[in-house]
Amino acid sequence: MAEVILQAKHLGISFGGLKAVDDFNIEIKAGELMGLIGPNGAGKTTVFNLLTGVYTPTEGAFFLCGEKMNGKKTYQVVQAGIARTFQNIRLFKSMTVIENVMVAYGMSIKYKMPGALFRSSTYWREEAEYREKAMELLKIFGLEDKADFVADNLPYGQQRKLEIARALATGMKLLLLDEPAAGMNPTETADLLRCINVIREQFGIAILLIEHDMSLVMKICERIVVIDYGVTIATGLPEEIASNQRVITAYLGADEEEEGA
Ligand SMILES: Nc1ncnc2c1ncn2[C@@H]1O[C@H](COP(=O)(O)OP(=O)(O)OP(=O)(O)O)[C@@H](O)[C@H]1O
Repeated sequence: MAEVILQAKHLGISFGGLKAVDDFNIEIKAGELMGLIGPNGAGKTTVFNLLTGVYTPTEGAFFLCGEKMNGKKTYQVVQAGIARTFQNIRLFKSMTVIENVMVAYGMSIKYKMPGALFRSSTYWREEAEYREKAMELLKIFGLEDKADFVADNLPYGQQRKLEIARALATGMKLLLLDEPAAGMNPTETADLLRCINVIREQFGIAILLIEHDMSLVMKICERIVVIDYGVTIATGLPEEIASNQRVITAYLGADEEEEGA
């Protein structure tokens, strides 16, 4: 049976009087892709912020491969194996495509300062190793011919893919994708879908995906968790979620409010 990568038990956080996330429970296994959906302001990003050490839970706990992660700083969470992409792309824009990925390898293998300063043989060996590994990743994402382009000059869809490639290079076990298809055209979305499937097959990592594109969520997620006002209102297979009355009402309610606004 596949290893449980992420487990959250009764996870919650309050800001003043507001419970942004309440009693959140989840279990994701290696190679599994779980969707996290809900109307605007439901608490999805807050869940990601809890899982990445941006916020400390005020209730409950979460575990990565059995290790308790509460209270760890973001860099410790990354070192433990949780990586994340953001709604707005955050790349090292003035660096080249391959450098963006190599930096992430450097985080997992660690540059040693004296070697970097004096350009020792170890430094050059590690440098070549990162470059080779980075190139392999870029190939998976169809970005190998863009390796020496400045990241900021890539089209939007490719910047998104590069962000995911960089996250993979941190050697993570759990990948948190925050609206990866936002702003993409249908061709870019289809390409992203292909990449996500390759990642799961080749790397066997667990993925938690926030996405507003319902057709994408329904197509690729094995299971889906739905939250509304910080509370989990449904968990299940895509077809169960699509026909769940509470979920339909939560989304329709949100639409009506937006129309009336
Ligand atoms: N640091 C904070 N301080 C106070 N309130 C916060 C904080 N972070 C989030 N919230 C509140 O928590 C609730 C959930 O917000 P969150 O951004 O997680 O929703 P979301 O589901 O990601 O929304 P969207 O789909 O619009 O991105 C909102 O009411 C938000 O105002």
